Amino acid sequence: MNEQPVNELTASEAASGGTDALEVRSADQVPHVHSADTPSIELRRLHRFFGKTKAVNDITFEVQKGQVFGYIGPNGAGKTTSMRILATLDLPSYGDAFVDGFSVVNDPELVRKRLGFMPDSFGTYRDVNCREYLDFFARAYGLVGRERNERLKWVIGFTGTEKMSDKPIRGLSKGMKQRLCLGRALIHDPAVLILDEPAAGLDPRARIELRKMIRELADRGKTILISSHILTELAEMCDAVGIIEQGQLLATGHVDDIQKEMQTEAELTLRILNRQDDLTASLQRLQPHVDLGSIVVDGQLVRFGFSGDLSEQAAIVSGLVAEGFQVAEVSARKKSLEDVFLQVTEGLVQ
Ligand SMILES: Nc1ncnc2c1ncn2[C@@H]1O[C@H](COP(=O)(O)OP(=O)(O)OP(=O)(O)O)[C@@H](O)[C@H]1O
Repeated sequence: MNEQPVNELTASEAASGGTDALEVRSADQVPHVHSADTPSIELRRLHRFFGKTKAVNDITFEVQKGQVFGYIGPNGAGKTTSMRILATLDLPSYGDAFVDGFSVVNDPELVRKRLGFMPDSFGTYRDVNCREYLDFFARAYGLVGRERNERLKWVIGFTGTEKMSDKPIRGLSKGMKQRLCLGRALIHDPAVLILDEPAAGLDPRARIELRKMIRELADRGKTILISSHILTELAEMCDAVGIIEQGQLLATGHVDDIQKEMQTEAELTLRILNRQDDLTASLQRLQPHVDLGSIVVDGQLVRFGFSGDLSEQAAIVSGLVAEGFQVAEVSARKKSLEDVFLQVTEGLVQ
């Protein structure tokens, strides 16, 4: 696959924050090869600038068929902007994005056929009922006759909105609205789903149900890009995640791998019943796995960063006991996913 970007951004534009005029230049269009291993979603050197704001600043990643990819970042990170470009609702300032190998810049119609988008806000369709709402979108996608009816039936069944079918949208709970919105994204049976913060504002039960639906869709072969600003919310259901902040991808890969990579250090806490004043000096003798700068003695408790394995942990305890310390408790705390997220991102808002 040719790695050349489709659109060119001059060095001076890049330095000045680019253009805001959606000036898309598809000069040397790259012929895209469709093969079995064409990624279902690909962002390639994607940029989107709004004046000086670099909402999306050179993002590249791929999502393979059938994968659930979590797109995670704090508010204002650039998630919605990149998803809107994938959904062909906006254009890149530079770079391109592909769905099943089709460019959002050059083949938006082909992209739309293959993609269902669930935006982060519902829109205003207050006076129609759920069935009418889904039927409207089915027609918009060109579904007719029996095919449309069957599709409607499947979507209503899958999203569990049967009982709501005749209710006006204005009377729906947030959870039911989200189901309906997912139904709308699914109505034309797209291969790829883009879900922008679908769990925001849902209660715990609705979140679990949404998670189940998403996993089931992936098991049926759909490729799903789902955003959130909460890593733990997505970690369980995603095959891979990308962490984005200030328009840039800071880490990408399997959740476990990212966690392992960041897990250079855990925190060890010991309860020592005697000689607390001598502890720091003794721990310094027992290094190298103790982070000396992190030692905090608080009454009977001593805490420190520790990067060794279990046998090295045991060696510290037996070393302290051999020096006459009464070690009453030992506990090790690994970094949680939230700690990892906070470590990767700096909480920068633009
Ligand atoms: N149409 C626009 N005009 C100007 N600035 C915009 C526009 N759309 C987005 N931005 C800016 O681009 C940056 C990224 O916004 P975006 O909505 O993509 O972030 P996000 O990660 O989806 O955040 P959130 O979690 O809050 O939805 C923000 O600084 C935002 O203010």
